Amino acid sequence: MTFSLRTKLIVPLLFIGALFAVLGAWVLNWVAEDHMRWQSVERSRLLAVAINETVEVMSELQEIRFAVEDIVASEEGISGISVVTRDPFVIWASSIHPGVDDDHASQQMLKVLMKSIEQGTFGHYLLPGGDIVTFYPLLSAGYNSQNYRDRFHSRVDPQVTDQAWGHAMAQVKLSPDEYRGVVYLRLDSSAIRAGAADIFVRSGIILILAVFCICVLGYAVFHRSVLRPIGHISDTIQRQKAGETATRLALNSDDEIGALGASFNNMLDAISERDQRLRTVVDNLPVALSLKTKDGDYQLINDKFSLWFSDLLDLTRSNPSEAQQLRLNYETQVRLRQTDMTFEETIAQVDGGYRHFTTTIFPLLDGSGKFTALGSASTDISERKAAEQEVRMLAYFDNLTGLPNRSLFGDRLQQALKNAERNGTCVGLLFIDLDGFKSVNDTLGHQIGDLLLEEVSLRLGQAVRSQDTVARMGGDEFTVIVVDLQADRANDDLALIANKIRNSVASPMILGEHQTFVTSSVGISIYPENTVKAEELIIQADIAMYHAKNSGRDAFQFFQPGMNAEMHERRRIEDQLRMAMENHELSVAYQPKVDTLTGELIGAEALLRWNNPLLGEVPPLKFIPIAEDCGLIIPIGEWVIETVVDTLKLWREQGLDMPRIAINLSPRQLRDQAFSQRVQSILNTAGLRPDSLEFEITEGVFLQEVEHSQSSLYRLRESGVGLAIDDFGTGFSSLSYLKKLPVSSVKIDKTFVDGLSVDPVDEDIVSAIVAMAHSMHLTVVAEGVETQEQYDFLRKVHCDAAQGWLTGVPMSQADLSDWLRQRERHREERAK
Ligand SMILES: Nc1nc2c(ncn2[C@@H]2O[C@H](COP(=O)(O)O[C@H]3[C@@H](O)[C@H](n4cnc5c(=O)[nH]c(N)nc54)O[C@@H]3COP(=O)(O)O)[C@@H](O)[C@H]2O)c(=O)[nH]1
Repeated sequence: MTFSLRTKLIVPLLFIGALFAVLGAWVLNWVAEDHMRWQSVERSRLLAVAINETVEVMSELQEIRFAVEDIVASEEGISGISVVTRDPFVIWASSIHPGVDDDHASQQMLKVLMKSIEQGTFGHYLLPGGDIVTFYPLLSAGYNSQNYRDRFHSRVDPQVTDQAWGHAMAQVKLSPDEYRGVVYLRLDSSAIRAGAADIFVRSGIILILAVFCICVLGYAVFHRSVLRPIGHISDTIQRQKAGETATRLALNSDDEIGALGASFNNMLDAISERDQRLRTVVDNLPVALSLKTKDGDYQLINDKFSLWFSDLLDLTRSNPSEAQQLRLNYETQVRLRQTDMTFEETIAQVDGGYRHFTTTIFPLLDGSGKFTALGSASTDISERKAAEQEVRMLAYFDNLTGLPNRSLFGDRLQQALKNAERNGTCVGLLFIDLDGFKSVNDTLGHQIGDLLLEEVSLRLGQAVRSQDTVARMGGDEFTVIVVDLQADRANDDLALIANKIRNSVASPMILGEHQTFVTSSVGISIYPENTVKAEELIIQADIAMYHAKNSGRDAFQFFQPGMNAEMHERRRIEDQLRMAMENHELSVAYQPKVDTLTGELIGAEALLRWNNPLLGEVPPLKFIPIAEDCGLIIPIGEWVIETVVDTLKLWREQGLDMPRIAINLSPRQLRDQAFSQRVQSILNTAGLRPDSLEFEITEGVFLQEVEHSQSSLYRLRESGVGLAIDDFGTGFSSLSYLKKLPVSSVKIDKTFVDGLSVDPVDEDIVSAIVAMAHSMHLTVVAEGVETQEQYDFLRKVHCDAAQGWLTGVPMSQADLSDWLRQRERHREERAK
């Protein structure tokens, strides 16, 4: 049981007060009785003196009696008076004194009285009942009662003490001549007690009042100087606990309590300063901290917590937010387990963004291990998360387009195949390669090329469903994994998707200031129809894509088993071609072009030849597209130009007449911005005029590349080099278009020449081409002329020149040299 300080003070005070009161009463009673006794003794003496003096003046006892009786009365409490004289011996007893015979004490008293008269011993005696008896001498005449009174009053050793009768309070011994009788006075104890009681009551009240006042005063002083300051201290502590840290004690006294208050305030200042420092440290920590009471109310949060976790602090919602719910779950677990837990959380920020945190929630226990509060510490890991995301993006996503890269594509494909196996569905893999992308990249620059790739990736994403995966494999190659296909309609669905992709890619694009377009070639393989292995599925889609490309581009192809062999063949050619130049396997053949009217040589066409030890003679139509695809056409094309120029130079040096040689150009060479410069440099080095060379570009390539290659074509033309449109009539070029091109001649395609003297339509076409070209001041050459009829027709319609097996097959440099010499000889002979 605990008692307050107030109770602890009041109870002892009451006890001490009561003790004081009891002791005081006892002492008071004793003092009052003693006082009353002696006062009675004094009165008895005074009465005796008065009797003495009365006796001295008057001899009539009766008168004395009356006088004494009058004096005795009741007020003074004298219950009995007797006067006994020796000579004459008279005994007088007062009327109110009880008869001596009845009272044993009185008998005793009488003995003492007689003894007192005989021995001259007088005094005051306290009887056992409390009465006081006085034997006062009735003095002899002439004795000064004043003198006697002084002696009587002085105390002597009691001569008479009788336990049974009484106790002598004071005695005096007189010589026989000094007294002549005795005055006997008896004081009633009740009167003494009444007097004492009166004193006791009156003094007792004063005493109690005094004790009470002392207690009250003591309490008031104690309350003011101890209890009230302690109350202030307690109150201040409570307010401090409630967070009113600025509260201080208002104790102004100079005593120990004042000193205690000052020390307490100093301690609070020190705590406050320490708290402030701690708070500054806590607020500047890069960690969000919080403390929750066991009731779940926030007790403390630092600056970072209020900045980052406003979402958690928002209690206005009817339902807790996801982040709040997550916290509550962990807090509940920490309460139950009484151990700390660490987890990651994402918190919405005021600016609309999100931050990621690693948070540890820990229980706070008191000394006895009882749970008292919940603490939390959160570290901002947003940057780490972003870096991880960045790393993930770099590892799994294409930097430019944001599409899954080859690595993630591999994972997704594996996953798609597993799901398909489980669900009994099919997966389609589309391998997409852009046609003409390299042209955009080379001519408009890489920035535009990048924009194009981004645009294509967007279009691909829009062309497929969200569950399908679009990935970039690198360069201008993309893949699409199409999932959840049903076996019976997989082919139809994939054909639809491939067409959608093709059309989407082919629509014109505005890239920066340029409008351009590319097409796409799409190869398709199907799981499990073609294979169940992911790697094989990719290779098959890739092979199918090459087929689509070779079949004329802007098309899609399903993989077919036979394609594998073609693919391997293609790879073999590419591998061998890479070493062809080094191994001197390449050569140039020259096919003459003759004037149809005069039969004179007007030039020749350079035709590339490749003789490989493994593959044998490889036709240009087989290896040139591969060289174009893998980029080998650039060094090979340059080698052809150098070889042709060297040959021309040699023939000139040998005095052989070769007016001009035409070289076939691939679109890739055209897109090279430095191409025309390199050509001029080669010609300059060889000391040949620019019009010694002519470049043949097919009509299709002309149309496809004219946008990108225009500047290159113009530069070539301006330098004086001739430009011819090869395979003219197959590319649907319009006349107005032709007018704009910087060409010097057109070559009628062999298909029209084949029809001469067979198909009147072809004849009409050839006639029209010749007329039209001439109207534009272009020279017209017919290629593939094999018969005299064809030749004759061409001459009839004024086609300028003919090229074909009729006039001359493609020949090696040496053979053509001989051929030239032979012709020279013939001419000389004719001239003779
Ligand atoms: N970019 C480059 N392309 C080149 C180069 N060398 C050749 N080529 C291209 O290869 C295509 C095939 O050439 P080729 O197999 O040499 O065939 C040429 C002639 O041999 C052939 N020809 C010529 N006369 C006749 C004939 O009367 N009948 C007949 N059946 N064929 C004949 O025609 C080809 C020449 O065609 P063209 O170029 O259109 O004049 C070829 O198309 C070249 O483009 C090269 O170095 N670079």
